[in-house]
Amino acid sequence: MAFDRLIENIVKTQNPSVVGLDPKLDYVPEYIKEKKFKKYGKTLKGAAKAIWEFNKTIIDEIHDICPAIKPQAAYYEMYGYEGVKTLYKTIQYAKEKGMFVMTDGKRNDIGATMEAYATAHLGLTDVGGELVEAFGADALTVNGYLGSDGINPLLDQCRKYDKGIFVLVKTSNKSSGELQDLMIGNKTVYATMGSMCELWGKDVMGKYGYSGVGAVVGATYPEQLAEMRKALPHTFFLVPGYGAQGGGAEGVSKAFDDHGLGAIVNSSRGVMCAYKKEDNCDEHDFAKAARREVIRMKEDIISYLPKITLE
Ligand SMILES: O=c1ccn([C@@H]2O[C@H](COP(=O)(O)O)[C@@H](O)[C@H]2O)c(=O)[nH]1
Repeated sequence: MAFDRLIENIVKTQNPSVVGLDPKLDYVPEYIKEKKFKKYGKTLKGAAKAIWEFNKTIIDEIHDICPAIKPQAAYYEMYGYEGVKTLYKTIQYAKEKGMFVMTDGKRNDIGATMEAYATAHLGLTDVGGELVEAFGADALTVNGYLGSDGINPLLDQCRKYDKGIFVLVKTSNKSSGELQDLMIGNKTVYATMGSMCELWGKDVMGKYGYSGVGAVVGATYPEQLAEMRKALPHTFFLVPGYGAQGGGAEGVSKAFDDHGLGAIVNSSRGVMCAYKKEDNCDEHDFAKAARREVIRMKEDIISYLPKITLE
């Protein structure tokens, strides 16, 4: 199962964190933008080429110490088809480097359309009998609020191509409680969605006790992380909201099991923009600053965890 590979990457690097590649042009160093704009003009192509260099340089610098990346599709779609090409190249390059790739797309629709999304992001597209990889991520974030009709097509692709999904359960944003904390009988909406993840995952169990159906639970809600960890023993958590959104290492430690596994913590702006925060960091050293931030974040998180081990 896909999350077995993610877990093995985490154990190998002893790092339960993922770098979010959400590359707004503002985050890209000036020298890269100048170079690309000179060649391609201030065009979507120029922007997409700049972002590609930014991403590739970061991946080159962190792939040996970081198990995964999480590109957020919106930041690529913003630059049109050229941006989407950069998303594809980023996914493929990170995989070549041995990283696990989770595309943050938060996709959902009715069954037939969901089949198309599932094929695009996790499966192979049939082009006149030839099966072609459209994006090729290892996992996709999805919204489960259309129920099983929206999830079953994804599970088909997970089984067929060894992929995973992360379903939104308790999101990190401030207003997440407006709907997610409401009660359905004696259970919150988020806990109900969490239980559905356990159910959906039954058929796609991995060898380390976690299924291919994960849950997104925000770093900004440590109590809910603890509650969900206890209630969902087979559900692997993607935990966004560390750093820039105020989540901290002690809080996210609640997402983990007794082996220091069961969760991966995301930081996007914290890593991409590390060079802007460091004193006297030359922008040419942006990827080195990203590496330093990955190491700092890892040490911060594991200081609250037992040793990460498969036994
Ligand atoms: O509940 C959620 C679900 C997804 N996200 C995404 O994670 C990153 C967070 O970025 P930071 O810069 O580290 O804050 C971003 O891609 C969000 O779309 C989330 O934050 N919360």
